Amino acid sequence: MSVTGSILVVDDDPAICVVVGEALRRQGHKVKTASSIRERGALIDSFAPDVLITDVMLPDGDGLDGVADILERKPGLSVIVLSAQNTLNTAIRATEKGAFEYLPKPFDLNELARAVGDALGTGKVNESDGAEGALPHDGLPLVGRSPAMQEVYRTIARVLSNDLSILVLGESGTGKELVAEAIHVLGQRRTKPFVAINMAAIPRELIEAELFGYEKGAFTGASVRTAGKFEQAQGGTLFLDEIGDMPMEAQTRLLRVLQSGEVTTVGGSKPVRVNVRIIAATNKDLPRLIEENKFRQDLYYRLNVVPISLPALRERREDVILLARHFLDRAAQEGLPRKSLSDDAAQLLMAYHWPGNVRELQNLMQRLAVLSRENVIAADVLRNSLPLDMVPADYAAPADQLGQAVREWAKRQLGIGLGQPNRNLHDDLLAVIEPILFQETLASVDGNQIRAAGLLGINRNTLRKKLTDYGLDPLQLRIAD
Ligand SMILES: Nc1ncnc2c1ncn2[C@@H]1O[C@H](COP(=O)(O)OP(=O)(O)OP(=O)(O)O)[C@@H](O)[C@H]1O
Repeated sequence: MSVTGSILVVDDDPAICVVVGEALRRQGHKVKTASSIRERGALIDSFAPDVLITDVMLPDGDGLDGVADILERKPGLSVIVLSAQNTLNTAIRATEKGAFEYLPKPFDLNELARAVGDALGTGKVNESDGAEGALPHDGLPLVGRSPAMQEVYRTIARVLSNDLSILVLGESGTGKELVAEAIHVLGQRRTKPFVAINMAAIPRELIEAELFGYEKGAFTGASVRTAGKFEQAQGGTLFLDEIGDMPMEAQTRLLRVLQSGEVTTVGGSKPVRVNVRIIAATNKDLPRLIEENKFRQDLYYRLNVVPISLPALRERREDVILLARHFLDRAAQEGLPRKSLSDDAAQLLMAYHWPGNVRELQNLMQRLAVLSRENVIAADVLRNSLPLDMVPADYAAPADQLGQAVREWAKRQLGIGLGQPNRNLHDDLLAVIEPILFQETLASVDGNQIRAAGLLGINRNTLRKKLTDYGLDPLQLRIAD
């Protein structure tokens, strides 16, 4: 049987409080709701909840401010943070304040129920221990709000206050090095060096000398003792890129260093103690390399303590436009002409396959910032910059597709209706397209009718009436913001 408890839900949107409250009550929890930081404070004392579920943007301030104080007063409380801001920054702040879990909006009710169950079942786990001091949150480089990136942010936030080895996996150009840098810059070792070495970029016979250093005279051309990357990274982070390309002999030596915490230079005999955090990355299938005897299994286990998988850009298309605009903004900040994307160009970017992932998108945006003559980048200019065979053959601008669909629909209806002088064609068409438009708009603002009405440019009451007329229940559309 699952554990039940008392839960305080804090959100200024009554719809969230109702939906979440009802769902939790159905599972046997005692639930109270609040809509502001002030009400939250009062209920924490009078209701004494086991779990606090709180939004970040509240009418009287930032819902994360004060969480650390609450936890100091109520050490047994578990805090689950909900946020529509969905950035790495929010995930890290929530974790730093001692939140048990962070759920980006729109969230799934089952996921919330699971988080509540975990909080009640396992007792409080304070992830913030050791993550002291102000972190440099501004200007965080990782862009993306897709669920897959949210998962990445949550994992990053969890490894900042420890030294666990990380293995970052993903195709080339997905941002593996950027993730490694973010972990270093935001973690406890940020005042010490971040040193990167790419196994695929160094001749095989030089890898050991590069990693571990060498003594004077160790080989032809070794004219002075040279520290390796391990020593250079002392106290900081060593990023081992393309680890799947490391030769077997170097792997054996690396494993020995990781086990002993000591490095011996090539040609040297006196070991030097090193204290570095290891972050490795690869776009190769390491388990397959292990089967083929090209990668050591024991080294794999040593490196893969916390895996972070970066999905290919084509698997998180919702991030494409955000990233494209980010790169255009950056180009403008660097002094290039400020460019924006036409709607059709944006749609084409979303349809493209992105074999080179974020790096390819970044290069393309930089190129267009320089080369495009117009301030608004049009779809045909973009199409000329993309490899033809990669643009889906049936791609047509969405507005053209819609116009074509309406034309065919009208022709068919007029054909069917020949001889009937009175038809409600106009209403019939609206009944086809309006429900879709309303559902999509509401989903994009997490069910918030005021914001949906604003986007649609119609009155909220009109929207509500039309939803009722079409038999659409707004509460079932999506959890509200
Ligand atoms: N989420 C992101 N937000 C902003 N910029 C990103 C993001 N992901 C990647 N980039 C940018 O894309 C480029 C490629 O990223 P990065 O070098 O980290 O990829 P990688 O996976 O390490 O590639 P490789 O496997 O080829 O070494 C970099 O310039 C990086 O700054």
